[in-house]
Amino acid sequence: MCAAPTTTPQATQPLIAVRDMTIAFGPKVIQHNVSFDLKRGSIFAVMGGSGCGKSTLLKSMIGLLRPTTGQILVEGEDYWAQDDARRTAINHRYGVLFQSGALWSSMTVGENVALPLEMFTSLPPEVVRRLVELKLGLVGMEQAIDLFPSEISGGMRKRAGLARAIALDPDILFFDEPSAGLDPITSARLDDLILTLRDGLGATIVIVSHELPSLFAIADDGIFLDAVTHTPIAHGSPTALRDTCTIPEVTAFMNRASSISDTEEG
Ligand SMILES: Nc1ncnc2c1ncn2[C@@H]1O[C@H](COP(=O)(O)OP(=O)(O)OP(=O)(O)O)[C@@H](O)[C@H]1O
Repeated sequence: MCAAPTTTPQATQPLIAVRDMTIAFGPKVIQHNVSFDLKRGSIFAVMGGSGCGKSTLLKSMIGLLRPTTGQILVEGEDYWAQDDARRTAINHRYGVLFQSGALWSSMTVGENVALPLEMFTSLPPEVVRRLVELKLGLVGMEQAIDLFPSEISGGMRKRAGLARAIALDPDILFFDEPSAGLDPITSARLDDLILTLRDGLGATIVIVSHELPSLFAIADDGIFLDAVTHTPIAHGSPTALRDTCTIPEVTAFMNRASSISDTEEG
């Protein structure tokens, strides 16, 4: 539905509840009145035009940027009210895939995927190696284990980044523009992989993306951030926002109209 996010109590607790959040840099307010629920098992799209604050919202959710006001409740626990140690523990539930894949260029694909396992567990090297093979197998990259990032394609780097993001078996995955720079076929394969992670591993996924075909294909919930009013103006799955929302800014964006009047005339 195309409606303001609800903050009424629910029968089942959301995995993450964002409540009345404002994110500002000094006097510059990026978004305010941000409230939404991330339901367990959903693929949640953060939508909106360039500069509306999608990546900034993601950064607040993964612990890189403290919101100015408001709360992010992770299973009811106020994330930003916790000390560093507790926030780090919560972060272990998160897997993050940045736009570039963000692999270390001096390490092989396998070493990149092993890094979180070596940093945050005391597993013996042979177990780490086996887990790395497993994670790379899940994303169809086992053959690239000894290659360096410079030796593989952009799509393969994304998949390797994904393998690293799932190294510690996170139950919440955050993707910032996962399809950026990929051709449509590689992008569709990545969509399938994201669905597999949700369905096979039971992960909950938050995805920031401009790739509308991808969002229509995989996301079942979401929020639309408005760059003009600096607040969310619609809430619902990308297809619902495309097909039933009557807010002109949302309709124009979801139908790729070059201006709001295009949709009003068309
Ligand atoms: N550290 C910062 N200091 C000041 N302003 C910032 C900072 N980081 C981001 N911004 C501003 O916040 C706004 C939102 O940026 P953000 O990258 O979150 O938007 P976005 O919706 O992800 O954009 P795009 O779709 O183009 O990637 C922009 O105006 C940006 O200039």
